[in-house]
Amino acid sequence: MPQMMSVDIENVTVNYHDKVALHGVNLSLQPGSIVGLVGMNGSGKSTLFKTIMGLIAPTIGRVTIEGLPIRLAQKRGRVAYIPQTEQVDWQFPVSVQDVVLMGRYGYMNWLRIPRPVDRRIVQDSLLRVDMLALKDRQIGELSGGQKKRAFLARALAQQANILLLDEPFNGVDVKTEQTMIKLLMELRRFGHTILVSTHDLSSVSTFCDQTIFINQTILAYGATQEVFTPENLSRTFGGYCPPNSNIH
Ligand SMILES: Nc1ncnc2c1ncn2[C@@H]1O[C@H](COP(=O)(O)OP(=O)(O)OP(=O)(O)O)[C@@H](O)[C@H]1O
Repeated sequence: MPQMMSVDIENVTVNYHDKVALHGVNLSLQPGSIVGLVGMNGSGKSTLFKTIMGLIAPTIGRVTIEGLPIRLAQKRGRVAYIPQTEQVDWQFPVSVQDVVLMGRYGYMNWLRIPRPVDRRIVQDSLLRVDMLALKDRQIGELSGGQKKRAFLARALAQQANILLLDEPFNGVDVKTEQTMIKLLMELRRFGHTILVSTHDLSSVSTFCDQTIFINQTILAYGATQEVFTPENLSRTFGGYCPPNSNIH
C-alpha cells in the first residue's frame, strides 16, 4: 500500500485578483520529515502556508492533509501555524500560558473550561520549549526567541501532526536557534512533518531533509543534498547566489 502523505498539493494555482501568487504547484510532504521552504520576498511562501491552512482557497487545484480535505483536517487540529512574530498583536493582554492553552481550544467544549488533561498538556508543552518559568509573563514582554518558543508550545499543545513555521529563526540568537532545531528534530522522530520557511540558508542545509525552492512555481524539490546546488540557489534568487549557504 502506498504511504499516506502528510500534505498533498496537486496542481495548485492561487491568484489574488489578477496577481498570480502560485502557479501549478505539485508537492507531497512525507510524514516524519523537515522540509525547508526557500524563496525570495514575494515568491509565494506565505501564500503556500495559507493555502495549506485552508485560509485561502486555491483558484485551481486541490490540497489534502493526511488524505483528508483541508476543512476536516483543520477541524481535527492536524495542522498548526507558527507565525512570523511581526504578524502578532503583542499588546493583547494574555499570558504565555493563555497562548499555549489556545492550542487546546479545539479539544474543549464551547465554554472553554480547561480540564486537568488540558492543563497537563500545556505544562508539558511549556516544559519542552523551556518556557515553564515564564508561563505567567505577558506575551508582549518576551524577547523575540521567547515569543517563537511560546507559539511553538501552542502548536505542541494542539498536538498537530503538521507544523508550518514562518521564518522561525528571524531575530533569534544562536542558542535559541539551536534549541529550536533540536526540538524540531525530536518532533520529526515522533513522525511530525515540519515545513519551515527561512532565509537562513546555512541552517537549511544542516537540518532539513528536503528543500523546496519556490518562485511562484516550484523550481526544485528533493533531498537537500541533491537540490541545494549553486544552480538552484541562483535560479531562486534571480541570478544571485547568497554567500554562507553551505552549498554541497
Ligand atoms: N492579499 C493579497 N492581495 C494581493 N496580492 C497579494 C496578497 N498577499 C500577497 N500578495 C502578493 O502575492 C505574492 C506572494 O506573496 P507572499 O506573501 O506569499 O510571498 P512571501 O514569499 O511569503 O514573501 P515574504 O518573504 O516577503 O514574506 C506577492 O507578489 C505579494 O505581493
